Amino acid sequence: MTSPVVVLIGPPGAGKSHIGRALAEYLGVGFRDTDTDIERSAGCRIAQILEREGEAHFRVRERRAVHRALAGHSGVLALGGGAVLEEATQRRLGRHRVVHLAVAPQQLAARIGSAATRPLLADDPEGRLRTLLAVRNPIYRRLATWTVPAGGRSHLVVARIATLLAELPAAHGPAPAAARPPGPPARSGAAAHRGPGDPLGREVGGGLGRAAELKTGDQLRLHQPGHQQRPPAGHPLQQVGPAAQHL
Ligand SMILES: Nc1ncnc2c1ncn2[C@@H]1O[C@H](COP(=O)(O)OP(=O)(O)O)[C@@H](O)[C@H]1O
Ligand SMILES: O=C(O)C1=C[C@@H](OP(=O)(O)O)[C@@H](O)[C@H](O)C1
Ligand SMILES: [Mg+2]
Repeated sequence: MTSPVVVLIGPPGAGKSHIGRALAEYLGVGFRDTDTDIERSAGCRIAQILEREGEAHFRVRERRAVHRALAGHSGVLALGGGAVLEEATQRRLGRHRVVHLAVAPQQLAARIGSAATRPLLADDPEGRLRTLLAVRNPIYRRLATWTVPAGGRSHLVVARIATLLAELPAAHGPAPAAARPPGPPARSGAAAHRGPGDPLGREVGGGLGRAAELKTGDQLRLHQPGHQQRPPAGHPLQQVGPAAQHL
């Protein structure tokens, strides 16, 4: 049994696939995208599965692909934007380091363009994204170890995530060597940023959805909000720095 270095979640167009691939390269680990796994096993594109079988059947395929990848991939794992809707997946994500990539709806829509490959957003991508975000943002935030603003340049988003990974040891073994930046530890501003610069205009990265505490060995115990909302005193994740403005 293995475990991903990090799992990327967030809405369509947030950059889970794009940033995930770049992050994996930066860290020197493998990259896996559950949408690609689904397409391989179905022998056709996601858009075709959605059109032929409907969303409910697609979610069943997706759940299987996600659970397989969570248990069998040791690098960076990107999920499809709707994978977090499944309760069984939500439970499993509680055992992993999860990064929620947060991007404002207008920017998501601009990245997605005509949405030809995303039938769930057809006709009115920005309107559909807003509806979808209203339902999913609370879920993304609740499941996230960190919410990272991802509207900025790719290499800055990658560097931010790598810094966060270096600060919090993984549930199964240490962070990859490349995730430990040289020199003094960077501050975790982007992950703990709250304020007018935030692309959703509200609680993007306003603290941890879950705080982490090291238990026996390298087992990582994650607390749900309500039990402990902040990292231990002095932990670097408590620090708020200016870096968020650059993402
Ligand atoms: N930080 C970024 N800067 C510029 N373009 C980006 C960035 N992140 C993603 N993109 C682009 O946005 C589009 C959607 O990205 P993608 O990785 O497919 O999103 P997701 O997998 O979250 O749906 C792609 O064309 C990708 O190249
Ligand atoms: O948000 C969603 O419901 C979906 C997102 C897509 O993946 P990306 O988020 O990688 O675009 C893909 O899984 C499918 O079109 C459904
Ligand atoms: Mg993707």
